[in-house]
Formats: sequence, C-alpha cells, structure tokens
Amino acid sequence: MDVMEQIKQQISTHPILLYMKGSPKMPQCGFSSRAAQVLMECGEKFAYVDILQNPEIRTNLPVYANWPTFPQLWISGELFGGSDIILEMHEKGELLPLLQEANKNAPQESADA
Ligand SMILES: N[C@@H](CCC(=O)N[C@@H](CS)C(=O)NCC(=O)O)C(=O)O
Repeated sequence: MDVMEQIKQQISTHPILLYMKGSPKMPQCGFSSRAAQVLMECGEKFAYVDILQNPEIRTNLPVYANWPTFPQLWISGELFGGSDIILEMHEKGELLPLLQEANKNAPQESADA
C-alpha cells in the first residue's frame, strides 16, 4: 500500500492515535514520553505507531499533516498537535472529554496501529 494511503487508513481507523518515537511503555524521546504519559493518565485506550520502526511514515507524515515534528496526536481523524499542546489541553481539562467522546463513538483496543 502507498504510504500516504497507509497513513490515511491509520488515522481513519483509530479514534485516538499517537505517532511517537518508541512505544508508550518504552518511549525513545522526551516529547513522546510526555505525550504518551498524559494519554495513559487519562485512562482512555489509544493506538500508537512507532515511527522509528516505520521510517517511511516518519518521512511522509509531516508532509501529510503539515506538522514537522513528533509526537503527533490524532483524535477522530483530526490532528491536535505535539506534546506541548497535549499537555496544555490536559492541564485545561480539555483532553479527557475529547478522548472519551472519540472512544465512545468507536471503541477499540489499545494497540500498535
Ligand atoms: N513542540 C514539539 C516538539 C517536538 C520535537 O521537537 N520533536 C522532534 C524531536 S523528537 C522531532 O520530531 N524531530 C523530527 C524527527 O525526529 O523526525 C512538541 O511539543 O511535540
């Protein structure tokens, strides 16, 4: 499958999707670590893609998303941003309701996308 198609499919299939370096349990970058930590604290199931294991996605997602860095949090098909934004949303109490709403519409298992 074309990598852009693969990205589209991942984003449309998973209501909460984190593109990150490493995995939530073994993050390989401080930014990814903070983003995954906040999502785990929220307690909502989420999928992730380890971009270090997927170099084509690492190269092409910034083009697709028009967002240059990782992590990237996508909720219900929409890019919300990186770890700064995720942390800010969490501190304002805005993140959890969004995550709950996303999963309510499409419950899923936590998994590597
Ligand atoms: N402000 C961003 C900074 C993230 C950032 O600087 N990420 C870098 C280092 S992990 C990155 O993705 N660089 C491009 C790359 O490694 O492909 C955030 O909070 O997420």
